[in-house]
Amino acid sequence: MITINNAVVSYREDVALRGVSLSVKKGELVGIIGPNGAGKTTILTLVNGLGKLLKGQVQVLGCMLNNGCPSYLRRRIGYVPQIHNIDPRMPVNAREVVMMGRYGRLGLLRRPGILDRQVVESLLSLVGMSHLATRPIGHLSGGEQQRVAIARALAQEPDILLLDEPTTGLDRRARVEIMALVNEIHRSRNLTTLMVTHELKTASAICNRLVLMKEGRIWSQGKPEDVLQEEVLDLLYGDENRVVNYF
Ligand SMILES: Nc1ncnc2c1ncn2[C@@H]1O[C@H](COP(=O)(O)OP(=O)(O)OP(=O)(O)O)[C@@H](O)[C@H]1O
Repeated sequence: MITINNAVVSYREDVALRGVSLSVKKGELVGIIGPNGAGKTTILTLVNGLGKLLKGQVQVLGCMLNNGCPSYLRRRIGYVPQIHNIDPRMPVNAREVVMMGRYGRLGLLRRPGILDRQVVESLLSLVGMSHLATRPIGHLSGGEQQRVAIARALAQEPDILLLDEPTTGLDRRARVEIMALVNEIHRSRNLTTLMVTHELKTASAICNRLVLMKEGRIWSQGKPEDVLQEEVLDLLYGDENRVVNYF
């Protein structure tokens, strides 16, 4: 489904990935963990066809992405970016945001039809947001905005779901709920899911595999119970270990 081979990515003087190889099989839920600046988000951008490779290859859904991602393929990859502060004056409501996710399939000039509206309503229901569908996006809580962002990514009916720290800034209860939702969606919609997260405990409960990254390299990977040893976490995070949600 996804094969990254010896990828090197740099942003001017910063080298974000220093020769990363990673394969993800159909149906896997893979968690990418590691300290800030490890290169986790950069892996997601490569799979989404937005990254610039200095070296190496990326193959997604049978297509080589070295020269960007063709739009028919982009539609098969749902991306939930990290949410930053949304301007409360933003004049779109939750339902409209989810519909925006449909435009990749519709094309910009086609108007949404009954089927599109049905898809949007069923996604709002799936993520538990039907009752807040008409509320402006900037007036929702962080957890609610995250639910809307997940529904938006699913609106294009992707095969691959990429999530970048979907629980950042949320309280404990909302973090647990979002991780449970990710798990449910992954399984019920037969997705292949790649998620960057700092939720080590919940991630180890729901992911088939964890990939530990540091300084642009894959440090270790495997079943959560095999890789999440306390001494590995100490090495991986150093002092930062205290701020990740594990123990
Ligand atoms: N657009 C950019 N321009 C310049 N440097 C960048 C850019 N994006 C990322 N970098 C750098 O590349 C490195 C890897 O960044 P990346 O965002 O992939 O890490 P990360 O593991 O996702 O970090 P975080 O947990 O903080 O989100 C960092 O040193 C970062 O400063």
